[in-house]
Amino acid sequence: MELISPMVIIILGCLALFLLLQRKNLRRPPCIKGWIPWIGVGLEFGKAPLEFIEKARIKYGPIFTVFAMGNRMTFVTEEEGINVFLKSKKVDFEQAVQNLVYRTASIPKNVFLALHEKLYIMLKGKMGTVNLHQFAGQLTEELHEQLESLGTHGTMDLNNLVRHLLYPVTVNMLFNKSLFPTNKKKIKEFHQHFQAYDEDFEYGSQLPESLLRNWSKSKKWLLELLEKNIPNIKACTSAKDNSMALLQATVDIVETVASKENSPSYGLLLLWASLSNVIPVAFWTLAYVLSHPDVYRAIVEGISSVFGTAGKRKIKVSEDDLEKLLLIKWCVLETIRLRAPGVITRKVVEPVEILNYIIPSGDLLMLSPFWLHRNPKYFPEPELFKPERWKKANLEKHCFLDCFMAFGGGKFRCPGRWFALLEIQMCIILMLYKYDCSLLDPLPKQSSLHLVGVPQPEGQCRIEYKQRI
Ligand code: HEM
Repeated sequence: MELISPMVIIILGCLALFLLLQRKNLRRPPCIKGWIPWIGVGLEFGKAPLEFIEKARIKYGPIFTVFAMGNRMTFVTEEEGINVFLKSKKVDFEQAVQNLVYRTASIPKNVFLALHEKLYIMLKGKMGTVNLHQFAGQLTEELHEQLESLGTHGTMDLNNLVRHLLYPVTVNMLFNKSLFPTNKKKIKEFHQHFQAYDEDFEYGSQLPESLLRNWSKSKKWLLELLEKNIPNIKACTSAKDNSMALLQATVDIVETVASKENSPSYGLLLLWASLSNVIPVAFWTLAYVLSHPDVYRAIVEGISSVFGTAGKRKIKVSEDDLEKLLLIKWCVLETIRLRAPGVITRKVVEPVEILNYIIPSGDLLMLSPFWLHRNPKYFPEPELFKPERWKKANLEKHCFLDCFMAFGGGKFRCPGRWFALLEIQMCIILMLYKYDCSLLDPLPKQSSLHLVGVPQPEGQCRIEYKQRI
């Protein structure tokens, strides 16, 4: 018998290996990778990421990978992928966000991993539904104080008006009264620096600080503000000064497990988490309500039936009152559905199978609440603002509608969601109780530049307000 030459064996071996790799690749989801090494389709993706994702879903189906800036991002859009995203032990939240946390708040990865779960449990407890009643009184007072400064009438950009109300209210509620500046010049600086930090947060999470000088300056300004105030925050133990003392509890944990130097960084992260979504959601809710006259009328009638018609009294809003004003809660939730974060993310830590594809470890698994909320299978007539669709949700049991993912999901779902809903409802009630409002501009489009968090409006939208008498 003739022996097979070593050359043939090598060729056959290579062929087998090639077929095996091909087979493996075939089992991976379709990958949109462009032709530029490392950058991949980063430039096209970065221009309008939300649109890119939807076009890719239509072209490639329910699961696909986008290669951009050295990252493989695999998007899931249907049930099977969503279940894996939310429940599988092969995907991980902490691994997915540790780089972002390092770049945006200078928290070293080892510190983040050592502290994350402890801090999450504390935040979830303090802002959970059981403790919510503790916020109501102070929230009403803080909001009245800020509304006072709006005077009897005026015209303003709605986004600025919401910032003017909710920056100090949120900081005073969750941090400490001493943190938010009180003189005009410093308040202006806070607005400028927080806005700059928030606006480029997503770039800051990916690019070196040396390329983002203004962003880096604002980050430093905010860190210094926190650093200066942490001794005051630590000294404040009185429940009257700040019943929840969220930052104080955070600092306690950080200093016990890691070190003092990390406290301002955690303060910055908490500041960003507590303001970056609440402000645009309050903006969009007011804008949606005011541009739907029937809804606006029904809300004002509801408020009058609970608190009377005049707008001058400093009303107190209890949890019972909120139950009577369910339409406002539906409007907030419907707004969040329509203006949900572009993506949430997990890291694949072990190869995982979805829809007969294998997603390799190292991939970022991405889910887009924004697009999920536009799937007519889950939300009929998805583009319409229909607060009444929330009638079906069991809100008494604190359940949202199926596939509502604006607060994330699984083990590390947003711990501030109940506080956020309460704050925004109260803000709408007090604003519409006190003032007759109208929009002077049409409802703006949303900016399509960012994927992280609730989208901002594109361009201005002015509101005119007059005290009700
Ligand atoms: C309407 C307003 C808000 C929206 C839409 C929102 C949305 C989200 C989302 C999507 C996540 C990621 C969850 C995941 O990946 O599964 C998150 C995380 C988080 N949110 Fe919110 N959020 C809001 C308000 C707040 C507020 C008021 C706070 C107060 C401090 C807060 C604190 C946090 C924190 C600390 C995390 C990180 C949790 C972790 O590290 O495990 N959020 N939020």
